[in-house]
Amino acid sequence: MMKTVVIAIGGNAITESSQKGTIEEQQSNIKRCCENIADLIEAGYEIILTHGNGPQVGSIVLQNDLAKSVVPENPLDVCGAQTQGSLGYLIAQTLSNTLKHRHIQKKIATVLTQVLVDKMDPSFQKPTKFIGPFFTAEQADFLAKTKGFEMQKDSERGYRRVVASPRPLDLVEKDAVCALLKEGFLIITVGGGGIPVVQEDEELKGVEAVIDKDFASALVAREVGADTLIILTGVPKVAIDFGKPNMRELDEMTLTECRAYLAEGQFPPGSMGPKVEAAMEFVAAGGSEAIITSIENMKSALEHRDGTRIFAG
Ligand SMILES: Nc1ncnc2c1ncn2[C@@H]1O[C@H](COP(=O)(O)OP(=O)(O)O)[C@@H](O)[C@H]1O
Ligand SMILES: NC(=O)OP(=O)(O)O
Repeated sequence: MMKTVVIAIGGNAITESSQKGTIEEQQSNIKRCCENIADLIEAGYEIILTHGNGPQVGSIVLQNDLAKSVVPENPLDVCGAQTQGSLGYLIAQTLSNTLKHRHIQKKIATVLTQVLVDKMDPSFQKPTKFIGPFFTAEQADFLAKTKGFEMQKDSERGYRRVVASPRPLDLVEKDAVCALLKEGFLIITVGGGGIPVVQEDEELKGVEAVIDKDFASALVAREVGADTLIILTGVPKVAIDFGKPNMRELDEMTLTECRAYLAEGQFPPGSMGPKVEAAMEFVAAGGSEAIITSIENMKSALEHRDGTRIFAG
């Protein structure tokens, strides 16, 4: 029986923290990802793709800010929609070229996806989602004072701007997603976690936020009844005491172990925290397993030879 796998590509896997984020760099990282996805398609897996946008949406916001004396700034939901377009385009084109070279027949479509959130979500008062480039402590202090940006330390990698990140509740384009899957398309959906919208007086309305794509991907995986959720990021495995001399990488975690490590503060909010929580949500809802790993390791991780596997227990 063919297994359905939702693969979530991290924004920091598309633009690595050491890179500037040029289109060439993004294309090259996406290309590596697509070669690995092609391996999985050849091995018989049914794939659904999702992606993050933290670095990319942050760059668009900065571009807007720098040009605002000449052209009007766009709100964050529109900037997020722009990243669904640009990254969806790059992924769809690169994957299509990769599959063609390998003589694999597959129809590909990017679905612009709005995701419903609650306007009372507590994250509107307490931003946690990292966007844009990494800054030094001095630069972060300067940006906070001059621009009013809220800046926080992102693991050991530097300081970044944080914005609200409400929990995804529902996929507005769910019917389109299901119809395309039924027609045999490989779809790219909930890019950047989806465009955040709230329901107001029977109408949808965009809000200033960036949804965590790991939670949105877990929602997609549940909605389509996927077997496995793979979350691709910048590290091959989840670690305990990350970045410390006594760091220990984990091959697997049960839900009970995940809960204990989360309570110890091993997985920071805004980076590894939402990945582990999204993995837990998917498994707790009946998914057979979730895997957190890097692009290169996705096939070996599916064969339980790499990555960190999260399963019920
Ligand atoms: N306990 C941990 N184990 C592994 N990586 C961690 C841990 N805590 C923080 N990190 C950092 O979190 C990063 C993943 O978060 P992030 O880069 O924000 O995700 P994304 O790839 O979705 O953009 C890892 O690459 C690593 O640098
Ligand atoms: N939207 C989002 O979760 O982006 P990252 O994958 O870059 O964190």
